[in-house]
Amino acid sequence: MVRSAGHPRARPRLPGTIPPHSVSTYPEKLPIPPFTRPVRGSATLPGSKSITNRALILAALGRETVTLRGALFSRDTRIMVAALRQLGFAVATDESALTIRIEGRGGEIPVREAKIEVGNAGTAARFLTAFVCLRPDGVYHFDGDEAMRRRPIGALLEALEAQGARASARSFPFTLRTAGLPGGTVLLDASESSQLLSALLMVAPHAKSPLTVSLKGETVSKPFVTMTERMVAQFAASPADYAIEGDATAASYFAALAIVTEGSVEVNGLNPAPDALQGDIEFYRLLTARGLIRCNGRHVSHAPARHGVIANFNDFSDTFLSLAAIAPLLDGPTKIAGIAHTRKQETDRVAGMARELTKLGQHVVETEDSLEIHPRPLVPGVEIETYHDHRFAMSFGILGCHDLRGDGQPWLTIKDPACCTKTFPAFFDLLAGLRAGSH
Ligand SMILES: O=C(O)C1=C[C@@H](OP(=O)(O)O)[C@@H](O)[C@H](O)C1
Ligand SMILES: C=C(OP(=O)(O)O)C(=O)O
Repeated sequence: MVRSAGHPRARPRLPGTIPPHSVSTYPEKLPIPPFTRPVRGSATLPGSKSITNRALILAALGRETVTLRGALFSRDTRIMVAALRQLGFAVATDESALTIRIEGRGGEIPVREAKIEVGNAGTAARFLTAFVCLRPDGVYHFDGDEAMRRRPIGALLEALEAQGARASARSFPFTLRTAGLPGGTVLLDASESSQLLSALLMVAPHAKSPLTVSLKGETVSKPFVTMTERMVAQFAASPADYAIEGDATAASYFAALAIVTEGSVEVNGLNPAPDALQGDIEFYRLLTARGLIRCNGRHVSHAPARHGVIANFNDFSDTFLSLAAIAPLLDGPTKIAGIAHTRKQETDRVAGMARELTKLGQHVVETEDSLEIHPRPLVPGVEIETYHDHRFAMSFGILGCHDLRGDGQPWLTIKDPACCTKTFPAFFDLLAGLRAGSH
């Protein structure tokens, strides 16, 4: 992994603790030095957050010991590992080898009463809430970050209560008294987050009789549900080893970087195959179809088209920020629809994006479900607010790589860049390495 140029290491991390986003190796504010040459080089993706946290749950539910390879080590996966240990699972991590070994207990939750801290990890929050309900007599105290206290969990708790559990509240923090899962049909509304449905689908095979989920409302982020179904089937075959794909959402930043600097990047760990588990690879397909990038296996390069993109991002909404942040550099408006549910993620992403782009001088039209960005001359000297949201830090970090004034000097500053540790701790180090290697 490429070490940092330009931001000193701060406080060392205590072994075994889960750092909040603000304790990290990054400074409070990070001015982004632009690329003065087209990017060239390679970047290695971290493991997928969605696959790592599903694999941890599914391995814990299995009967054998599973070794996860190419796992993500970030705040969200440390939260999941810590919670599983609290619940009595043996989990051995080797960060230098990127492996996690976990002993499955065949659907048993060993510890009866525990405090579970989910931070702002949506996957951990939703998946663990359903997971602990397999215990017939458990008492679990859940809490999360300030932002998590506003994120949707109520519909999942209602479904679990229909199975006999009792929750003390409909949002974090809550205490959950569990009663096992008898099975039958439960109603679920997954129109605010698909993770509520994924959480149920992973525990359903361990219910006492078949558990069927009947959906009300339109489920969002559907490819993540398909990922869950496919991984449940993969783990049913009791693998001893399980390889985790590189994070396709993280890959979106390198496609955006190729566009911004008119260069090319070898994205190691990307699975461009049609049977890839992560629906976020759609970002590459969309930009390729619109002529903004070219892909050859893992190699992504800019292509001649520079026009704005009009698309519905409901199926791959984590990547909408990667496009929105560079929309000021495209010709003509970019229109992004299908993103109402992202108002209830790490922050209100639609409103936050509109606010930061407006500060940068752009004309932005915001509706409940969409954003239209009409490019205007970029305003230098802006400090980007990141709202504890890793995707604001990373997507605007890429915009900052554009050499706005043609002098190689920073013109955009990212506040709290450390929030990238939620899913991609090495992001700004990797960017600095690519910059150094391209000049
Ligand atoms: O299941 C998953 O791993 C995820 C589902 C999506 O969430 P929503 O379903 O809440 O949109 C996505 O935004 C998130 O980053 C990861
Ligand atoms: C929405 C996201 O995360 P979470 O898993 O916390 O929902 C994200 O990573 O963009």
